[in-house]
Amino acid sequence: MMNIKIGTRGSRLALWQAYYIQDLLKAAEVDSELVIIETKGDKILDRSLAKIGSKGVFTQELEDQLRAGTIDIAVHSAKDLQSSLPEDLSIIAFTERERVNDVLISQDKSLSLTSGREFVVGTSSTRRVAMLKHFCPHIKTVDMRGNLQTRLRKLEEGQCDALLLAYAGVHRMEYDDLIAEYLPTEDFTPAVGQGSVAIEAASSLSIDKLNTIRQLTNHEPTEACLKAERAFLRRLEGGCSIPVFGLATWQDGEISLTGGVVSLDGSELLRDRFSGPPAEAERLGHALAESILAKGGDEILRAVRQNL
Ligand SMILES: NCc1[nH]cc(CCC(=O)O)c1CC(=O)O
Repeated sequence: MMNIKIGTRGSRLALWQAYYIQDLLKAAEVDSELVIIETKGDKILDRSLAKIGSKGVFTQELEDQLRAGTIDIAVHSAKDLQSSLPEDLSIIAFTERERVNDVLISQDKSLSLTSGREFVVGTSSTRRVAMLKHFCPHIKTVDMRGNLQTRLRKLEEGQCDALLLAYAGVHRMEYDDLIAEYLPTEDFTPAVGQGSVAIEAASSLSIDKLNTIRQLTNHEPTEACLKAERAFLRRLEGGCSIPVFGLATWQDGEISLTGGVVSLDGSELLRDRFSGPPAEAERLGHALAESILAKGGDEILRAVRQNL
């Protein structure tokens, strides 16, 4: 009888994701157990993610255990997974994506980013700060790290008037009643991978386990979309801490990929869109990256890297 050891971080959102995978396996009577692993990103809470060094802050310890074979798979928010993985590791499944939007969270439901009213938004994401500067220059931002519960407590304490968060996490933690506004993806395009759960495994995982897990958890349209987005991010050599956005959607068997980069001060935002068949997902990602770099994205990213 197969028993899958599922490695996960211990935050409430991480556990939700791990139980979600466990439930998908359980539906086909595949047994599993959770192994909770603490990462650098969970331990260091007093510095911005950009400063800790974004590469693998939420993933390194899980990857160590994959290699050691103490866990079979590691479950991550696809968004938090660096765009290029080491040779001996790969993503074996992406779950069906949740609604991808960012949302404005506040006790004051009348708040809106488009109303022109001034207020303070807490966020620790360079993408969200830069986008707010670009689209909503009247909004002030304060750095707000920590897991969702910590951020919500800071909101309640009045350290900010609102938070900007991924709908997926808010919904999974059942904070829907705090949503003041859904941001349109046309402007506030989410981070690459937002809303999907990714399963990572080492190349040493048995074919038997790999096939079973993939069959029960992978969602092919989401997988094709995330391949396009991640190829885009990989070509820009980015993780989740650069102000890059990207979203692929699947329509009538075609993938449409939009994405770009925004300068840290919000003064420049570059965007482009490419469409094509899912078999060419990675090529679309590369084409988008080349286009953005050629339009001046290379300069923006150079400045970002010097500033982080
Ligand atoms: N960077 C942290 C993180 N990683 C995944 C989610 C939300 C869930 C998801 O997008 O999968 C969040 C919180 C947020 O950005 O609001």
